[in-house]
Amino acid sequence: MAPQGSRAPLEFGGPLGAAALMLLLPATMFHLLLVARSGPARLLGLPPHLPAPEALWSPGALLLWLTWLGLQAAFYLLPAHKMAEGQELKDKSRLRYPINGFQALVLTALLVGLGVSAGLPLGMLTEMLLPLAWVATLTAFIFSLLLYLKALMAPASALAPGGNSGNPVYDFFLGRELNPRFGSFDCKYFCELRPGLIGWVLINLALLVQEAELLGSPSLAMWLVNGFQLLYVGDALWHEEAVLTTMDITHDGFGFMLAFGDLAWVPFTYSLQAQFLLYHPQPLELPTASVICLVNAVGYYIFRGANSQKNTFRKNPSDPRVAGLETISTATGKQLLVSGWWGMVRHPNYLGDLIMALAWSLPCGVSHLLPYFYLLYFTALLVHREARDEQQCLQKYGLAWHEYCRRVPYRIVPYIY
Ligand SMILES: NC(=O)C1=CN([C@@H]2O[C@H](COP(=O)(O)OP(=O)(O)OC[C@H]3O[C@@H](n4cnc5c(N)ncnc54)[C@H](OP(=O)(O)O)[C@@H]3O)[C@@H](O)[C@H]2O)C=CC1
Ligand SMILES: CC(C)CCC[C@@H](C)[C@H]1CC=C2C3=C(CC[C@@]21C)[C@@]1(C)CC[C@H](O)C[C@@H]1CC3
Repeated sequence: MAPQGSRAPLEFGGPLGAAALMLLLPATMFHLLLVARSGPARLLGLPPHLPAPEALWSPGALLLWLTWLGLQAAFYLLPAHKMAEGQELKDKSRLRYPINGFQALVLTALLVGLGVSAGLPLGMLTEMLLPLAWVATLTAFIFSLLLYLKALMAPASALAPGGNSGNPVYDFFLGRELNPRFGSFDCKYFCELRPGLIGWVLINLALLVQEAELLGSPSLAMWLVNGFQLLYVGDALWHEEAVLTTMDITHDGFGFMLAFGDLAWVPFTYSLQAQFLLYHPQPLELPTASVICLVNAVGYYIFRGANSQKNTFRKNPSDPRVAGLETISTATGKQLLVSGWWGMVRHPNYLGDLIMALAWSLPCGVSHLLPYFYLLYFTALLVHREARDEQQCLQKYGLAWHEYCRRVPYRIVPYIY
């Protein structure tokens, strides 16, 4: 049996905060799905009507959702061109992960392409978003419960540092086991990148197809939103190995927060701009579109440049692309970059990500606040995430981290924050 009541400081407002988030997050997701299709499309304020139970529950949606999860699981199990090793665990072992996420994206695209050419009405998916979001939420609850129970039998070395306070609500939310696996199937790694992220671009595509059916052709705004977000998801899957060093994989347990976030929140909330555009078409002139493309390109350049620089450095500090950069030594033997992107601010990748988030909302015009929800939520998420990472780095690197903060005083936005 795993020990209860470890002394890791409670995050997310403790058990009360966790309970509130478990209600608030699904409620926000349904609110957004409902207001996006309403006339006024008001972010703040009640949706015009609450859905009838039959609008939420559909056996067809359940079947589609389970087929989707099964399909992505099958793609995950296909032979991978590369197996990567994760970070060292408490028991000094390292887990192995298949690097075939991009392959899963391509195979999904081929399958969907075949389906559409055979007459599959992809646009109909947009009519099923509510019941799909409902089954995704139920799945996240049931899955988190099973994971919680599974963790009762896990050895202490398999538990996450955070989600083992002894309070069942808090631990259910944060997740008790760090890397729950069935055989070689890693539940958290699978969920983090596949069903949700690929589902997000598929929903976007369905919204584009539906718009084309309604208006004769997709709008320029819809093309931009689809293109930008496809680039983002394609990039994440192309650089899949990098996710193995994120705090979600190395630090957080797999509980409701990540299960709901990965399976429901990402596909149904991150597609909000495309949902908004389907019901509220926005005119977009070519010059404005070009400026928005430039904003996205600048964001992507910073995001990719910063992430690649750190990943290259962490893999091989003598790599000629990073060997000339200034560093600080730490007591762990690892070094911290203090020039290049990581000398500009302490989280240049977040800055790039936020600039892209702005570019995803701009095609929706400025008449509504709703499509800017992602930018607002994401700012809050990254500010909170930055503070959590800061705490973890302080624990890992102590004085060297203080020195880094002295040399690079701004966190995300130069001279501002
Ligand atoms: N769209 C979305 O919803 C989300 C997107 N993201 C994106 O995912 C990506 C990964 O984010 P995340 O995992 O939060 O964080 P990072 O990729 O920024 O990783 C933080 C880690 O990088 C290392 N590090 C920090 N500073 C330095 C330095 N100066 N030199 C070398 N290494 C350093 C430390 O780990 P160590 O020293 O142990 O290597 C630190 O813990 C980001 O691009 C982020 O924008 C993240 C969350 C949500
Ligand atoms: C629902 C809650 C508010 C919190 C949910 C958080 C999750 C949605 C995010 C936690 C970390 C994530 C990462 C990504 C997507 C969102 C979640 C799962 C990426 C895969 C996005 C693409 C990037 O290139 C890598 C990211 C890693 C972290």
